[in-house]
Amino acid sequence: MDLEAVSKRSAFHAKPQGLILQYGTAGFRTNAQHLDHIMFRMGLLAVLRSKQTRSTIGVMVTASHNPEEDNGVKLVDPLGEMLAPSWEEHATRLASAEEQDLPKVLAAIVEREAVDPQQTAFIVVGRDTRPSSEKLSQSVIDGVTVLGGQFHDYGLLTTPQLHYMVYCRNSEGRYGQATIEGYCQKLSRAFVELMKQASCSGDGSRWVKVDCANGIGALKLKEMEHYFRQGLSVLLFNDGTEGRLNHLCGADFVKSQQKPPQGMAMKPGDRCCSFDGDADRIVYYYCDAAGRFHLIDGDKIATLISSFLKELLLEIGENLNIGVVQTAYANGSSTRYLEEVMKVPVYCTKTGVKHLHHKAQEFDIGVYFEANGHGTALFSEAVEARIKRLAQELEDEKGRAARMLASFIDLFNQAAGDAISDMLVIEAILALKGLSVQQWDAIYADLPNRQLKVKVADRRVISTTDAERQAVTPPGLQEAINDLVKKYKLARAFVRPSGTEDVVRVYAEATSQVSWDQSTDRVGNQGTQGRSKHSVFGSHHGFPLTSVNTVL
Ligand SMILES: CC(=O)N[C@H]1[C@@H](OP(=O)(O)O)O[C@H](CO)[C@@H](O)[C@@H]1O
Ligand SMILES: [Mg+2]
Repeated sequence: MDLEAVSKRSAFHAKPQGLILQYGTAGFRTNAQHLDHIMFRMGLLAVLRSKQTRSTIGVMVTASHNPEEDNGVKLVDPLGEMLAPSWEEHATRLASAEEQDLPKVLAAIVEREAVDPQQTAFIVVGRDTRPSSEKLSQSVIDGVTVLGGQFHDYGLLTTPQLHYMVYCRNSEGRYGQATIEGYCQKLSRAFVELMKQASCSGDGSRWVKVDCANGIGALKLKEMEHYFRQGLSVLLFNDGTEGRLNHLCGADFVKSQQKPPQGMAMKPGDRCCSFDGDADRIVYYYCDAAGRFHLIDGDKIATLISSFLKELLLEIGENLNIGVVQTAYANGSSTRYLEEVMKVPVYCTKTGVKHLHHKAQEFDIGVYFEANGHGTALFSEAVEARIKRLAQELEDEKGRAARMLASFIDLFNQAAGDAISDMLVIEAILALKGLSVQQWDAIYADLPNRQLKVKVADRRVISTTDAERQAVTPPGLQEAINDLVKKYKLARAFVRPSGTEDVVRVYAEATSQVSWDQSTDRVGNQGTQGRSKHSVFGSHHGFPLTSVNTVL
C-alpha cells in the first residue's frame, strides 16, 4: 500500500478544509459540489473493505429521491447488504480527515481491521442518471486504483441492481449471473413462468402505468421490458426525456404528499405505481370514479406479499416460520391486520433498511417493508433449497404451489428492496389471485396519518428507545406525547431525529382526520407551546403552529 501515492493523488480530490460529513442511514448525501473528495476516499475505503472480507465490494453513486443537484455514495457489503456499522464509522472518519491526516487515518483502519495489504481487492461501481454522477464515479475509481484495487464499472444501474451484482459475484454465480442480462433473465423468466399460471393472463392485456421519477428506473425498465412483455406491458411516465429528476414525481413525492405525480395521465381505476430516483422504492395508487386518490404504500405491499406467501405455504403443506418486519411508520391498521387476521408475527425495528433487512434474516421467510415502499422478502438458504426440491418432487396442486413459490424466490431481489422486482412480484400476485387494485386496497383501511418535519437547532437532543417509538430525552417529552395521544381513539404518535436530514420527524395517526389533526399539531408543537421544561425544541427556537403544519 503506497500511502505516499495516495496523498499525491488525493490532492486532485482535495477536501475543503473544515467540511465534515457523516456516513448516515443511506451513506453520504449532500450537494454534489461537496462530494468529490468523499468519492475518492470511498474508493479507498472500498478497497480496504474488499481486502478485509476477501470479497467484491460495491460502490453506488446516487442520492436516491433527493433533488437533482444532490448526490451521494454508499458501499455495498459482500452479500449485497448495507455496509457494516463499524465500517460506517471508518467511512465518517476517513471522510472527515484533513488532507495531511489521510495516510494516518487509512493506516489506522488497516491496523484496526487487520487488513492484509497483500490481499487483492475487487470493486464494482454503479451510478444513477444525475448529471454529476459520471464524474463522481470516476473519482471513486481513482481512489480504487491508487490503492491497487481492480474494478468493474457497470455505469448506469439502479441501486438494487448493483446490490444484486455484488451478491452474485460473491456467491460464485449461485445467486445469478452478475450482468444486466443475467438480472433481466433471472427475474423475467420467473415472472413469465408465474404469469402462465394466472387464468386471465397470457393475452398480453395486462398493463401498469409507471412513474419513473425521471430517473434510472426508466432506462432500466426500457432495457428489460422485452424480456417480460409476454406477461406485462409497462406504460412509462416521467421517463427523463423532459422533467427533472424527482421533481414533483417519484415514490417519495407520492408517499409524502399523498397525491399523484405530475406528468402521469391517470384514469379512474388505472393501476399506477411510482419508483424513486434510484428505483429501490415503489408505491402503488389509483383514482376512484369520484376522482379521489388512493395510495397503496409499503405496508399494503408487505401485507399482500406475506398473505400470499402464507397461502402458498399452506397449499404446499409446509409449516415454515414467516415474519413481517416494519418500522414505527407502519400504519397501525396494517400491523393489526397482519397480526389479528393473517396471524403473521410482526416485528418493529429502527428506521433504515439495514435494520429491517437484518431482522428479516432471522426467519425462514422474512418480509420487510418500510411504509415508504422500500422492501423485499428474504428466504433462508435451507428454505430455498427445500422449496426448489419440492417443486420438482410434488405433483398436482401441491406441486403447482411449490413451483410458484420457487419462481417467487427467484423473482425477489434478496439483496435489497427493488422497485422493478417488487413491481413484478405485485403484478404476478394480483394476476394469480385475480385481484383488482381496488380489491387490494380494500384489504384494510389505513388510519389517517401524517408526518411533519420540524427544523430545530440540535436534533440530537432527542433520543429514543423501543424501535424509536418512545422518546427517552429530553425528559418529559414522552409523557407529554402520552397525555395527548390517550385522548384519541387508536391514536399513536412519536418523534425522532432524522438520520438523513437535519430535521426532527413527527408522526401521528388516529381513527379520524379530526383526531389526527389535533394530535399531530399538538405533538409537533410540543416545544413551542408545551411546558417549557419539557420543551423539545426550546422556546427560543419558537416556531408558530402553522409552520409545523406547512413544513410537509
Ligand atoms: C420516515 C422515512 O421515510 N424515513 C426515511 C429516511 O430516513 P430518516 O432517518 O427518517 O431521514 O431515509 C431513509 C434512507 O432513504 C429511509 O430508509 C427512511 O425510511
Ligand atoms: Mg432510493
